[in-house]
Amino acid sequence: MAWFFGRKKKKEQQEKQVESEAKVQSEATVQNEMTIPTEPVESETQPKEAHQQTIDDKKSDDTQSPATGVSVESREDVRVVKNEEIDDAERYDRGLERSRRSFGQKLSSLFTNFTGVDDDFYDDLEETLIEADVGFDTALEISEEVRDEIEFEHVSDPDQISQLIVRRLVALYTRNGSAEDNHLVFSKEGPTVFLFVGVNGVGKTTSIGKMAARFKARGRKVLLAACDTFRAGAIQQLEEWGKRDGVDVVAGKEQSDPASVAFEAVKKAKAENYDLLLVDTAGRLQNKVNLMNELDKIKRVISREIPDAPQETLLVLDSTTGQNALTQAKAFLETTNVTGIILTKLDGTAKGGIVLAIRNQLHLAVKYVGLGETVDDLSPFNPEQYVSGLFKGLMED
Ligand SMILES: Nc1nc2c(ncn2[C@@H]2O[C@H](COP(=O)(O)OP(=O)(O)OP(=O)(O)O)[C@@H](O)[C@H]2O)c(=O)[nH]1
Repeated sequence: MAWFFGRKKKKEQQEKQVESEAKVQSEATVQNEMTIPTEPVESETQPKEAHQQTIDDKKSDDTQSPATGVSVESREDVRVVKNEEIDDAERYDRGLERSRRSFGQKLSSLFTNFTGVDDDFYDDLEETLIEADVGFDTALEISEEVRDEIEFEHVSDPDQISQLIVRRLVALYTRNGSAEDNHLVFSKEGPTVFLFVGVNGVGKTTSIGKMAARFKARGRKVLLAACDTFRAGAIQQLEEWGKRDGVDVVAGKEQSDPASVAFEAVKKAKAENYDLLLVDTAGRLQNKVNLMNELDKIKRVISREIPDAPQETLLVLDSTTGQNALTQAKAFLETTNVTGIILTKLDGTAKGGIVLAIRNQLHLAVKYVGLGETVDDLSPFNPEQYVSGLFKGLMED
């Protein structure tokens, strides 16, 4: 019974913390966006018939043209893919070092005063998992599974228990990892459009810059659209990325209508045969109705010109904000048809468990992860490399 009340109290404390963090962030964002003029509300567009092709980012990205589906495989391409896989594994390894170190330390401190598997032990285990940001429900689920297995197998040795916990976590990550499709969707014909949404400072512009470099390196003709016309400096920031990556940017004046910038960009992408158009938008929250209308308007302008576009609406979340990122995601999902998540700044947090919480609570695929600040530090989400980055050294061979 004491065990149950301990859990309840923990959940209440956690919910309170998330609520107050969300409130602070929401207020700050809303404050920032107060001066944006309200756009006229237009009616919803009909759901469109999509003729989309799911491209395996690992295989097709390098063996097929997303625009034509024509095979462009060569020995050179295969070599590039192999090198990229190795590079991605290293990036995961490096980017998840903080989470790995922190979880390893917590796991060993769980056994410092170990006297046996009792209710206190399971309480501490749940706390360790919650601190890793796997989410409250997931922490309980893992703890229950560990309890069942310990009782069933009569395990009492701390090393064995530690391995059992890691094994359970790995199983949960890979199980959930394979449940969703991590691949980006590209159009069969004509330009593919990805729309980037998310609140201020989560890393939208940076992720666009990194993604543009990645696809340009694979021979794609990439165009960027600076539809964050609200924040001072946002247009310039994207233009700098354009210069650095050697890709074109369509930008309007500061405070100009973001939908008109989107329109110009889509027109250019069609007329000049770009493969990929990446659209940056202003940070926003769903409770600012005018801001959500603005996002709708951008989408409508895009799909009027290219009926299947945007092929992806990617919600960018900052992993360092922990559970608050989930609160933001839920707010966006209520009003926008999000197709996938880009989880940034995993290198800057010890709470790498957030991927699991996103999967278990939102049932939405994490498509890319930001693992550092350099242009190369954006990788397709790979559950195996992720797990290895999180638990390497803790897993038995
Ligand atoms: N360490 C690290 N920093 C990142 C990553 N992604 C983005 N950042 C940093 O996060 C900060 C904010 O990134 P921006 O791209 O400006 O964020 P934004 O969402 O476009 O912000 P607004 O334009 O204000 O809406 C920058 O200092 C980036 O360098 C990442 O994966 N790792």
